[in-house]
Amino acid sequence: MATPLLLAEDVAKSYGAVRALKSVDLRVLPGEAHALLGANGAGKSTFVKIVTGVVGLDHGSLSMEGEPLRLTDPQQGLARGIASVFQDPAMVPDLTVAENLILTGTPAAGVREHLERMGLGGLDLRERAGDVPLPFLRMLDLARALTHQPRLLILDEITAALPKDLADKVFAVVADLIAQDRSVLFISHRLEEVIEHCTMCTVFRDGRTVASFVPREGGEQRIVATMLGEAALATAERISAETAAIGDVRLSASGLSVVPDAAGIDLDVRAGEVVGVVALEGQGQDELFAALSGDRRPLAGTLSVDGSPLAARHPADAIRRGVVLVPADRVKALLPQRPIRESIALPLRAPLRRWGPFSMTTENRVIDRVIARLSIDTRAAAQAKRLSGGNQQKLTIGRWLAAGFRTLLLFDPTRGIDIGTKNQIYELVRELAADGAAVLMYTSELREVGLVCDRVLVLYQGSIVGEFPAEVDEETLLTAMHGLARAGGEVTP
Ligand SMILES: Nc1ncnc2c1ncn2[C@@H]1O[C@H](COP(=O)(O)OP(=O)(O)OP(=O)(O)O)[C@@H](O)[C@H]1O
Repeated sequence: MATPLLLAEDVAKSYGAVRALKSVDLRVLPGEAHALLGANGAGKSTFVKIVTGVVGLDHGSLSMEGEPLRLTDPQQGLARGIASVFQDPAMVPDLTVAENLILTGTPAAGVREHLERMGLGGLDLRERAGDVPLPFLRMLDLARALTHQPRLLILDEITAALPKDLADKVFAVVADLIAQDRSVLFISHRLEEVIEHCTMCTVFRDGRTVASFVPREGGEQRIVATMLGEAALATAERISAETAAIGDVRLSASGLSVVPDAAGIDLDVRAGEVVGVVALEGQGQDELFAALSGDRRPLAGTLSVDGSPLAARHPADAIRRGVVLVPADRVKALLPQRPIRESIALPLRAPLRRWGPFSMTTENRVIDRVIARLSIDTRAAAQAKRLSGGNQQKLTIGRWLAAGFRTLLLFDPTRGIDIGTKNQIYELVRELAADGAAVLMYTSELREVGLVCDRVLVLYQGSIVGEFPAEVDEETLLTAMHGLARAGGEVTP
């Protein structure tokens, strides 16, 4: 058998009282796209941090091409040929991308070259990192990692929140590396991607390795059963909660222009319905949700909530009218240094009107309910930033469940969330709609349209170019997302 590129044996790691890894083994061969799978909190990111030298291990051993691997900082990892792209790219938001690259000692020319190879030569490195949408930051981070010519490239949920066009570019990079006998350790909660692009997978459950197998053999069912063990859930099916009676228009936009030179957007979201929004990256989805949630003034057009105009200057103006946003950037939404209960309690304490069926009296009871409802892993509850990525994402949803709302704007709500919890979130969204909420949900995962939405709008260059029923097939959606079927939408009233 070939010498493994990376071999981990009986690796354990605790953070204080939290046993993040109890005993994991992993064998990555040269020229392999190897998926690392597991439910939220299973220990995947912790393992990656150990392999890249960000944190040390307590027990066990690592080796690379037969030589012991004992890293005490990420620079040593890079020197050994291990580069990584993490879930949340660490860039200083007030500096330009180029300045950020200088901070990490990365030559901008190399980054530019890799961006061009990926067809992203148009990205401007002089932009403030804080103004670059998260998907492009991830692609920049990938280009940065590639400048190190890694033998092992670790991609920790890079595709979470990446629309199809950018995800495809990532897979082209993976294929290219494999062809050069380099290896990729790929973490993703999108199992179709794993089945399509990875030749091997290893599953962690509760800090232990439970199995390694070829993902195509047994498919999604086998992966889910291995990941979740006894608690195995059937793979996602359309949530069958009774469809709510569609009620009055809750949120309405008329002639709304959010990017320059685009035709105005007209849309209505009614009580009881879940309206999906899909788009390739950079088609105005960030701006649309920012405008609807009061975080940014539209360039033109008007908004109304429950029939009366809303001219929000600040998200608080929208929140007061019952319109709340679960944003793409969870760090913005949470209090990273504070206990997780405070993140949930924050909107409860704000002097806002309470809405809907979730307004309860005692804060603690509400918080406990939210934690249970979303199965938030509270082992590291002392600081929200210590939660695993998926559990942080659940927290961003949980805070609004506690406070209540009438219109819910969800921006890629299941990013980084494991398949078991994804199903719970789909159910929750349907239940909220059945209780009379109006929901507008942008998703980068097209199959979610069929799983949770009643209808879907396609955004292209800042305009809505199509509207389809939820049963639409992915090919039709993709065609519209590329702006190729301007009048092709079957419009449902
Ligand atoms: N700095 C830290 N301090 C305390 N606990 C931590 C810290 N970092 C991670 N943990 C805990 O270790 C456990 C494993 O987390 P890890 O991030 O490795 O999971 P994961 O498999 O990557 O999950 P996800 O799919 O949600 O990203 C979790 O319970 C997490 O809260």
